[in-house]
Amino acid sequence: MSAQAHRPRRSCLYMPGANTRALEKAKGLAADTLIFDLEDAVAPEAKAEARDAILSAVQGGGYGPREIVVRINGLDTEWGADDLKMAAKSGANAILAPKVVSGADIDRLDKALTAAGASDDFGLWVMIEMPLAILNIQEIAEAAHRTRLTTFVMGTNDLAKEYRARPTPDRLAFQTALGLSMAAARAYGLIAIDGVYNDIKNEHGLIDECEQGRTLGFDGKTLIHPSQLESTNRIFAPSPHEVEQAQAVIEAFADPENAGKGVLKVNGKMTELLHLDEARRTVAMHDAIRAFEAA
Ligand SMILES: CC(C)(COP(=O)(O)OP(=O)(O)OC[C@H]1O[C@@H](n2cnc3c(N)ncnc32)[C@H](O)[C@@H]1OP(=O)(O)O)[C@@H](O)C(=O)NCCC(=O)NCCSC(=O)C[C@H](O)C(=O)O
Ligand SMILES: [Mg+2]
Repeated sequence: MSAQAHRPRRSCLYMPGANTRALEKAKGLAADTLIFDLEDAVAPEAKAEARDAILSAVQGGGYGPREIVVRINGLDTEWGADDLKMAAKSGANAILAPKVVSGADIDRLDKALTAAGASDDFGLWVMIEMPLAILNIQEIAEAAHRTRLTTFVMGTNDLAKEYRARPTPDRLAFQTALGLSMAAARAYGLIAIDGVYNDIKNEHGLIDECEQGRTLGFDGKTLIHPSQLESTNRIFAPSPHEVEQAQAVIEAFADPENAGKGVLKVNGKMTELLHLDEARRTVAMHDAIRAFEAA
């Protein structure tokens, strides 16, 4: 598995591109990924100014090891093409494209990035937030095999609007969308990031939603406020108990006494070679987080 696959993306913090104070503040925030937004958090009359502010912030640097992603406006809007061209050459790591609904959308974005001179390792992240995207989720994910697509980001606010759903703490309305998106992401080797939690002051609600996202398999969560970073980073990292258990599994399979065995008992639990793969992934992510935090 590549180093990119083990890069932590526990916390992906959005900020409006028009908010230069937030862009500056982000240099000291404990976010794994920063998403500089040009779409919904920026008013139409501020789009051009926000695009310039993002370019200047990214080129100015100072964000350390944090991954930088620019959320562009859709290519069907008057701003999308200019956003994409700016981001492709800005020094950011990826764009995040909103409201995709088909594999053809992914091909179009990929082609536009290549035409704009994006480097080979420049990534394409997409928002899964339209009902049609849920119905077409396999063909969207499959496009990863021929394009730069690396990451799904759930857009639960847009999904709620499109479904006319009622947001509830258990996110009942989104279970199908979350589950299908996760299956498609994993089937095609994609990273999957959960949607935002809007109630900034409700820490318990955030914690419950992070736990739910982690249980479903998400690699991390998108956030809207710095106060959401600490809980999210903790919940999406392997816990000390998980790391200890993973190390015990790795040691057990490395023990010469167990050579050639496909199944063992470790700390009272039936443990197979598939658990060894999982244990290695847990330890690799733990190490990657430590390295990221030390950088
Ligand atoms: C929601 C906010 C507008 C609240 O802002 P504010 O009232 O300024 O909050 P605070 O006074 O509590 O802020 C305290 C300090 O923290 C800084 N701050 C706040 N938010 C951020 C942030 N996101 N990134 C960086 N820094 C931030 C403030 O500047 C204060 O700093 P200081 O003055 O030095 O003390 C605001 O939080 C906000 O704009 N959040 C992000 C909104 C956003 O980007 N929305 C778009 C993405 S969500 C989405 O679109 C979902 C998806 O598409 C879907 O469909 O689901
Ligand atoms: Mg949205």
